[in-house]
Amino acid sequence: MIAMTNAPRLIAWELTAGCNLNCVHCRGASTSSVPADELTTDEAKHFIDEVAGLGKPILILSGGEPLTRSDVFEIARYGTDAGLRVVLATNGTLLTPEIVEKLKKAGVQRLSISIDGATAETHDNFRGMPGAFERTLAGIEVLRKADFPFQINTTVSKRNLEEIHKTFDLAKELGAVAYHVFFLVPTGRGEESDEVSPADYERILHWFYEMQKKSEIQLKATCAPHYFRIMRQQAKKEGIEISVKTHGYEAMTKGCLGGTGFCFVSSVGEVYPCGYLPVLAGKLREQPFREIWENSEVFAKLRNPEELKGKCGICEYKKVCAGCRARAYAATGDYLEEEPYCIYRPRKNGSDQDD
Ligand code: HEM
Ligand SMILES: C[C@H]1O[C@@H](n2cnc3c(N)ncnc32)[C@H](O)[C@@H]1O
Ligand code: MET
Ligand code: SF4
Repeated sequence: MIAMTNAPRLIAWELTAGCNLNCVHCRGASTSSVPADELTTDEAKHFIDEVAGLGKPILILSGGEPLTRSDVFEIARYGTDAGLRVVLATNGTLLTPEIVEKLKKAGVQRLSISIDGATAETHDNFRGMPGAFERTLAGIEVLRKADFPFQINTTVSKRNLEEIHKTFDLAKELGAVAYHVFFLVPTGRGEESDEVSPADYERILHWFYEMQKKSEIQLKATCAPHYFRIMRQQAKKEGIEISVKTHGYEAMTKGCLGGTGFCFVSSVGEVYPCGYLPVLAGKLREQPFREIWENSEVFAKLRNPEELKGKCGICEYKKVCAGCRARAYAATGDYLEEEPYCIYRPRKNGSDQDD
């Protein structure tokens, strides 16, 4: 029998690798210089047609800084017309009333704004530009005036770990509809020495679990697949059964979606499992997207939990967690190796977790 492949639920697209900032942690090591061979507007539209032919995922227009690309509104409109839910990820420093109006007209449904600390000092150090914090807050003010929904994204690292509670408070004060934390992945300019320790991961994710229970805004931990283990461990202790009613969207999804529900497309049309794992699945200029999504070797391996090695391979949580494949790759050169930032010791028999 031929196995059916589900269509992607979420695609992050690096519309451009160029950026007006120079963040210390940037996965794309983005700078003001733009590669000469970025996908053209026509190629971008063709890609959207291919995606829409497969399903109707959320399309995240990302970068680099997507607002530095002049055809961003045209591309967003095309995605919207193709029936995709188009959202855009920005550092927020370039937002003006005119730009926000154009994003609205293009049907963009939500923006994510990166704030990496509760103070200007922390954020600006992270973002490599004095004044970035103030400019981002000014951008958010423009969004608020236009009544445009936005979420705050924070990348957690040693540089801002102790400010995370305050950054969450700031996101709520600013009127964000959601707060998504990303845990630093050591790729591009991201450095391993800035990653929080496995024990701190555990501490922050337990805090996150508690916050999620009472938060009025949506909370999501990205690139922290351990969260899905912690959620189950805690729920079990509390005698709660995980369901959509008790845990919302988190009950239906799993830790790492790279290659199963998610993929990343670079500014030159290279397809990867995520923006942090430099293992190429295929190139849009050489193959149809459908073929890459359905047949590439790396996606096939990521779709099979039996391929996981080390302690992830014998872990009873492997189907809901799967570890961060990009961290495993950064640490060992093998993306199927065990997640290096997880303190959990799997049960010896590796039987399925029973909650
Ligand atoms: C609605 C507005 C949203 C925005 C603007 C947004 C933004 C982002 C961005 C910028 C990334 C990183 C992509 C990259 O550069 O590699 C990302 C990753 C991700 N987001 Fe969101 N997101 C949004 C909503 C959601 C929702 C609703 C979900 C859940 C379905 C979601 C799930 C994810 C996942 C799974 C990743 C994968 C990270 C990875 O493996 O690389 N996002 N999101
Ligand atoms: C799209 C989101 O990804 C974040 N981001 C950029 N580089 C990295 C990295 N190396 N690790 C984790 N998150 C990162 C940005 O800060 C933005 O908030
Ligand atoms: N430049 C945007 C941000 O900082 C989106 C991509 S980050 C790799 O949020
Ligand atoms: S993280 Fe985003 S804002 Fe910062 S340099 Fe990279 S692309 Fe630019």
